Amino acid sequence: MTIQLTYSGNFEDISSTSFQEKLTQIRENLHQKVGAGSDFLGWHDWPSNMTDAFLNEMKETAQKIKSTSDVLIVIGIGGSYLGSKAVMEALSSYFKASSGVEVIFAGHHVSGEYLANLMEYVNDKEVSINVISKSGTTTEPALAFRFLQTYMEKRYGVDAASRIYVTTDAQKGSLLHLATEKGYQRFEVPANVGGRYSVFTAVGLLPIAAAGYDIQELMRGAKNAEAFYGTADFSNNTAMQYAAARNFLYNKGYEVEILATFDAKLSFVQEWWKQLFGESEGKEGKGVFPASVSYTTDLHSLGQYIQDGRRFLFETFLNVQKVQTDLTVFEAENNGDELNYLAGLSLQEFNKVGYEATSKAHLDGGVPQLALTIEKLDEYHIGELLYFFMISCAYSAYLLDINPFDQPGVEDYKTNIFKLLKKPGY
Ligand SMILES: O=P(O)(O)OC[C@H]1O[C@H](O)[C@H](O)[C@@H](O)[C@@H]1O
Repeated sequence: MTIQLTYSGNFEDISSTSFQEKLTQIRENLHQKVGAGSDFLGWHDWPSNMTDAFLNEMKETAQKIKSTSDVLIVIGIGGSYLGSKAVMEALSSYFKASSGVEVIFAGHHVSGEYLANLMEYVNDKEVSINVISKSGTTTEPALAFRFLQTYMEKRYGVDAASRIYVTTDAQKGSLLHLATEKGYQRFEVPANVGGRYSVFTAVGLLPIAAAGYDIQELMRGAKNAEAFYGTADFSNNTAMQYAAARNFLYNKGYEVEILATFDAKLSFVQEWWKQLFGESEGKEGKGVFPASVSYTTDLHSLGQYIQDGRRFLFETFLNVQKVQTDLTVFEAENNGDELNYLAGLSLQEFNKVGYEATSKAHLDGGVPQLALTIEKLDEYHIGELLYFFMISCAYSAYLLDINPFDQPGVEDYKTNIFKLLKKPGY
C-alpha cells in the first residue's frame, strides 16, 4: 500500500512491544468481530464483500439521476454527508463543473436563508433529491426535507416521487416509513455500519457516482486498504503505527492533534476526519482532540499559536506527492515584487519547501510531528486514505480502551433542544 508515515520522534517509542502486542490483538478482534462495539464492524470487511450487483445499482441509479437532473440535492448531516463531500472536494476541479450533476448539500445545518436561496437557485434547473439519514430521525435533515419535499411535490406533482431517493435504515425510522408510504426508491444504511464509517455504502457512493466520479476505483482503493492495513504486521502497517504514535503522544500530554495539509482540496477530508476521530475517541473524559489547518493559509492565522502557544499540540501533516495541474514562476522584466528569485520554481515545489520550513519551525518550537503521504488525489488513493483513517481510528480508540463505534454524547444537546421546543414525549 502507498500511505507512508514518518514520525519526528524516536520510532522505538511507538513500536514498543506493548503497542505491537496490543495492536496485533486488536487486529485479530476486528477480524473475529469481538470487543466493545463489535456489532458496528460492518465497515471492516465491507469493501471486500461488496458485490458487482450493488456497485452496478449505484452506477445505474446515478446514471438515471444524471439523465433527468441538472442538480442533485443531498440532504444529510454528520456521517450522512461528510464522506461524499470529502471525496467530491478532493477530486473536483476548483472551478470547472464535474462530469456529473451539480451536487448541492442541505440539511447539514439549519438556515432558512440557505434553503430559501437553494429553492430559488434550482427553480430553472431539473432537480433530484437524495435524503440520507441512518436513524431516519435527525432533526436538521428532516427539517430540510420537509421544505424540499413540499417544493418537489409543488413543482413536479406526482412525478416528484421518481426524483426522490432515500438512504436510511432498512428496518426502522420516520424516513423509512415516509419512503414506503410515498414509494421513494430506497437504499439501505447497513445496521452494523455507523454514520462516520458509512462513506463506502450507498450513503457515499450514490452521491459520488452522481457527481461523475469512478466509484469502482474508489472501492478498489478501499478494498486494497482493507486487505493490507487489516492484516499487515506492525512493521509494515502504517495504520497501526499512526494509532500507536497518536496514543504515545497523547500519553505524553500532547492532547490535541492538528491535521495539516498544503492542499485545499483536502479540506473536507479534514472535516470528515474530525468527525471520525472526535466522535470515536472523545468519551469517558479521554481522547485526542482532532483539529485541522490548511497551509499556508492558516500559517497567517493559527501559525502564531502553533509556534509559541501552549505545548499540548502535535501535528499530523497529510501530504500529496503529485498535483494534477501546476504553474511555474516566470522571470518578470521589472522585479517590482522582488520575486524573480523564485523564477523556475513550480508552486507545488514552493509548497514542498513550505512544508519543510514549517515542519522545522514547529518541531523547533516543541510540536511533535507525524507525516502521512499519499501519491495523488484520485479515486483509488482517496478510497485507500479513507479506509486507512477508519481502521487507524479503530486501532487508536481500542488502544485507548474506548469503544470506537458509539456516540452517547450526541444525545444530550438533542434532548435539551427537544425539551426547550416542547417536543411530545420530552
Ligand atoms: O445519519 P443520521 O442518523 O441522520 O445521523 C447523522 C449524524 O448525527 C448523529 O447525531 C451522530 O452524531 C453522527 O454519528 C451521525 O452521522
